[in-house]
Amino acid sequence: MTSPNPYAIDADTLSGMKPIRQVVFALGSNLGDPLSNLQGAVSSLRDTPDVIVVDVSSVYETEAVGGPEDSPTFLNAVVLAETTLDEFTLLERAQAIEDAYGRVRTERWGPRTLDVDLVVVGKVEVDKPTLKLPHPRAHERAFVLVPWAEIEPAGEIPGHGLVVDLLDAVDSSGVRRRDDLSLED
Ligand SMILES: Nc1ncnc2c1ncn2[C@@H]1O[C@H](COP(=O)(O)OP(=O)(O)OP(=O)(O)O)[C@@H](O)[C@H]1O
Ligand SMILES: Nc1nc2c(c(=O)[nH]1)N=C(CO)CN2
Repeated sequence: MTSPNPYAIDADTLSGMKPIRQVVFALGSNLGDPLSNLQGAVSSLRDTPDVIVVDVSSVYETEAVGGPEDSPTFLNAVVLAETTLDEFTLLERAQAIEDAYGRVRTERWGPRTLDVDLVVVGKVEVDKPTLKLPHPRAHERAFVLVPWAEIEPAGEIPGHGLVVDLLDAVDSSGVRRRDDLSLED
């Protein structure tokens, strides 16, 4: 008689296992102390159970896209993570982090202390008022594509293509890397 395999996973355990997916977060801030807001966002993401931060881009100073004429310049960055959390739980977490940094939801594209957007969650597609995935405007935003391409040149937005190819089609002249600033501890 063969002895039972000590490493065997029973069917119930297997069916309860959640897939690990890559998530790309886009961070932005142009009010208060933008660098400290972005640093706080990264450390809050690192502190999130079931989220493993894999890479963090440099900090970029970027001209405001849309919004009021006199909108201050932004600091932007991108964070790559792996997670077993589903996309709605990730959105709740992103919004809780925004709220913790004093985000007040006012005018669309207006100045904000902290914006934490979900750009892609694996290959998941969602089209709900509260959540759209992939993020419907990320593919045309140099302030997302430039930092993302820095840390993941092979990155892809399902339905749109490779980040490096999308970058060719956007004007990135308003996006400057700030090597004097860092989001790492
Ligand atoms: N992929 C996504 N990531 C974050 N929020 C999303 C996403 N898809 C839809 N939303 C919804 O969009 C709402 C408005 O988000 P937010 O205030 O960050 O928009 P915005 O930053 O002004 O503009 P934009 O959506 O163009 O970045 C949120 O309350 C959220 O429910
Ligand atoms: N440069 C820049 N412009 C923006 C940004 C941003 O993060 N950076 N976010 C917006 C709404 O999410 C609108 N415009």
